[in-house]
Amino acid sequence: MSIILRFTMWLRRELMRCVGFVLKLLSFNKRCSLPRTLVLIILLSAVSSVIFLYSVMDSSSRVPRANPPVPHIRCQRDPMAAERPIIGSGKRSGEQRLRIAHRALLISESLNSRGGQKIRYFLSSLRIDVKVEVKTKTLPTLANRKSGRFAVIIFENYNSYLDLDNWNRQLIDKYCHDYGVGIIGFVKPPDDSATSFSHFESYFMTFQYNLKLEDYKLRPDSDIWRVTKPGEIWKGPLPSTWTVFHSNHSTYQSLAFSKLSSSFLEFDTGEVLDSSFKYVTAVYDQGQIDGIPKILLGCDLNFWLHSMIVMDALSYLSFGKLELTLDRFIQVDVDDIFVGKVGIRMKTPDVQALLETQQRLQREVEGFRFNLGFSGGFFLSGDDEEDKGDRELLENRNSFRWFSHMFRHEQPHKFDPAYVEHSMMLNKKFAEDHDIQVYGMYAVAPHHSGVFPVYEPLYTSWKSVWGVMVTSTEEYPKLLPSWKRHGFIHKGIMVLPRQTCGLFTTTVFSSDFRGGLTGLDASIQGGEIFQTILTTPMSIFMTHLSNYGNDRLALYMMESVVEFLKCWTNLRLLSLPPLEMGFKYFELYPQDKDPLWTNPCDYSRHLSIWPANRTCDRLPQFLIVGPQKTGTTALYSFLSQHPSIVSNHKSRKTFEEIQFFNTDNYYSGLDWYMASFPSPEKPNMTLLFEKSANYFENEIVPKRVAALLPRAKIIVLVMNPAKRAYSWYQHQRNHKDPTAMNYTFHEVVTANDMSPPKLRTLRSRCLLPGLYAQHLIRWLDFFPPNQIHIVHSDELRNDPINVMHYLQKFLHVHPYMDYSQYLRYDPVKGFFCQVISDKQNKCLGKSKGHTYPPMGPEAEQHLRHFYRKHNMNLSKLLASFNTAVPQWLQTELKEAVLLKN
Ligand SMILES: Nc1ncnc2c1ncn2[C@@H]1O[C@H](COP(=O)(O)OS(=O)(=O)O)[C@@H](OP(=O)(O)O)[C@H]1O
Repeated sequence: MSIILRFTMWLRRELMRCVGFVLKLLSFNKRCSLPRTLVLIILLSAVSSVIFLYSVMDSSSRVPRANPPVPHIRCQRDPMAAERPIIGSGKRSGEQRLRIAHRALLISESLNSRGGQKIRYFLSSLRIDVKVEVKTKTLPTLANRKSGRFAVIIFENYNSYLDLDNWNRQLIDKYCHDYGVGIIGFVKPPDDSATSFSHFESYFMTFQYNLKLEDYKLRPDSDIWRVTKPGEIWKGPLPSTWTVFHSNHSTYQSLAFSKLSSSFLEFDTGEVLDSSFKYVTAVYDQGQIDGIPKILLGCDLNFWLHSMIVMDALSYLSFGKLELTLDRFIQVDVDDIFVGKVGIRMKTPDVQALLETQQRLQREVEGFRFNLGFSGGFFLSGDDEEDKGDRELLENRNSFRWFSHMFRHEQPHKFDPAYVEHSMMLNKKFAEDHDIQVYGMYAVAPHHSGVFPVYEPLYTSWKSVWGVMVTSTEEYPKLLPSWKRHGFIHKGIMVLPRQTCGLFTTTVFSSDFRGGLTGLDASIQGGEIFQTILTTPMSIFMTHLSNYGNDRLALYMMESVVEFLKCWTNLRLLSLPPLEMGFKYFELYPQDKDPLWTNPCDYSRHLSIWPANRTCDRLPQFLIVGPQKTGTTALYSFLSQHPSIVSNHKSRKTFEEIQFFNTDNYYSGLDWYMASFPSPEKPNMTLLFEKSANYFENEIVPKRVAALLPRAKIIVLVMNPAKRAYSWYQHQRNHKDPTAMNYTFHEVVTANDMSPPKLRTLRSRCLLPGLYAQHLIRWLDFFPPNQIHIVHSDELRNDPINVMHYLQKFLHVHPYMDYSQYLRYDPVKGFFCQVISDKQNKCLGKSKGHTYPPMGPEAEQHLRHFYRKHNMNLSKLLASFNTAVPQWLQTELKEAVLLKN
């Protein structure tokens, strides 16, 4: 139906265009009146017949408007349930919680097993850190000194726990005893025979496998239930095949029950139909037999109720360590309330339905209000009925919360800053003219444009026109997978993650939804939208004008899912104005505040909402990351001599260093970083680079670099760390650092916890960059070894021509440059310098390679000891970089061996 409607509208539009076009033609051809009259007659008769056709279709075959589905979910609302206290982990929480990390260990069947992946994604959506280990591999370290590394151990297949070899079994059991940690296991059949059983004598338990079941209910009185609210019965066949549990031992508390599927009975077993819930599908082993609490489930996470049971099991078995709040904040944005084609916009009854649903939702979701986004340019752009709908919205303007878009719903990234601001001002004027009280602290950009990847003028205009403090998007860090979406803060504006509810501008009627109304019901009843709210403390849903007229699917969906959540969960549904939502979000996830910039050119969706004049050609292909005092400036200047290698613009404050990834410059954003580089004339032939010598030891830098420049090559310089520390100390004295001036080098490196804070800080800054192995390992978490090149500083100082030879090979730079022609030893400077002419060299400034007294033997001895272990680790690590062990390290190693003997 909707296709016919759309086709008719298209035809009408096209005809109007043709009329305009022909009239234009005719007006130019004034001398030829006969053909003009003829064409006019033909045209008018064509138009009138099409209009006739359209009017017939309009009255007879257009989709009837008011037939929206009515929410039908009603729950038992067991009166006892309200009385029952939610216990969950509360009873068991205590000191033990402090001894375990916020992480789960998952033993999976294989590297990419489906069940394992599903559990992993589920845990990640709950933001639970998970270590995945394949069952055949050796177990990871379970405890660090006195703290447990895992709060719960999960077996994708519980049989893998039962089949563990003695050694590993003892390790796991001991860990569980020592830390009070429990096990969650999914019990899977060893084969697919319909009558197979396993009996475990020592556990007083029998598993019966491969049953087809139907209907499902939960034990009403278990202490485990927290999110889960028992009392309802899930009707109908259950997915997949099941394992059920048989035992009379008091350690087992049955958690869930089901019936044998009637079809299965008839065809497979021939058993007499038993309609009672006698099949136990989930069980809590209280640990009376082996001291380890366990929760076992007879099927994987494919059954929707298992998500809730697993959430409660995680919380219960971890003393609340892996517990998620019961509060669920929900925000529904109608984006954009006036933007929609004629024929699918809201009419007066739709507005009434919106108001009524809002009132009902307010009873279930504390503080609920629909947020209406508006682009004034589209007000009254429907047919008569729809324009009445627009007016009805304004009549009821104070019942809703209004937020702003661009006036004409244009994507900001396509316009210059002045226009972006102008468009927002027009929308503001529209709001003033129509007496709309706008909630200016929240705004949304059409098609996410400009929010991420950030278009700075959007943020600037938002702040200056509206005082925006919070927005939302689906695009950070990427659209998919949706459970990875996070928030961030940029230039004081909180960007919240938006969730997907499956309704889009095109979802006008229930038949447009994937699977029709049945599909929508499935999403509500345990499916996608239910799971989203279940696992996400804060859900912001974007819906559209077309979901509120027509079949009013948004109203149906929201009311139904709220009712379903009330039936099956103890979740507290709440809503807040967007600003408070923002504060709440970053209170829950303070670690999200920092943005993580990614490369827009690596993702087509991002590229499509990034200004056309931006180019990724202004991002570096390699970085010199330090550490300080290892010869980074010399290397920087040698590389800059190459015709195809171009460095960043110099900074007034930090000279040749940009210091983007390790300082507040990072918060200036991607535009700022790209503006630090020249636009290369021949991007394909040019390698851009930057050197910032503090990148190496900074914890956050490798992650940030990998996010933005995943293919960048990384250059690290190493030298004897004791000498590096001494050079750094002398550098500080040269710059008249008061602490360095007040203390000897020996005093600095031997400072301890009792020393004055400034001295301790200087000591850390002096010594920590020299822990090379520790820092390199962090870089290796984000970059493969073949992307990292180690330069030995001594070689750079003594034989830079060779170093430059290997570096050119590593960087694949063209043309090859014979540096023997461009570098020459300067006897006055005592270093290699750039050749300017036959007689003239250009050396680095006074601060590089200046003279100072040699290091005292006491400090040298102290540092040798301090760095010994780290140097040994470095020697092992260097093997992965295919580089020789330098002379100084060989000497250190020999001494270490001598001391050992
Ligand atoms: N060709 C050439 N010219 C000058 N200096 C050279 C050269 N090659 C290596 N070096 C050594 O580089 C040391 C300074 O290192 P950095 O440039 O990394 O220092 S900084 O972190 O940027 O301040 C500097 O350390 P100090 O001698 O302690 O000043 C030099 O030893």
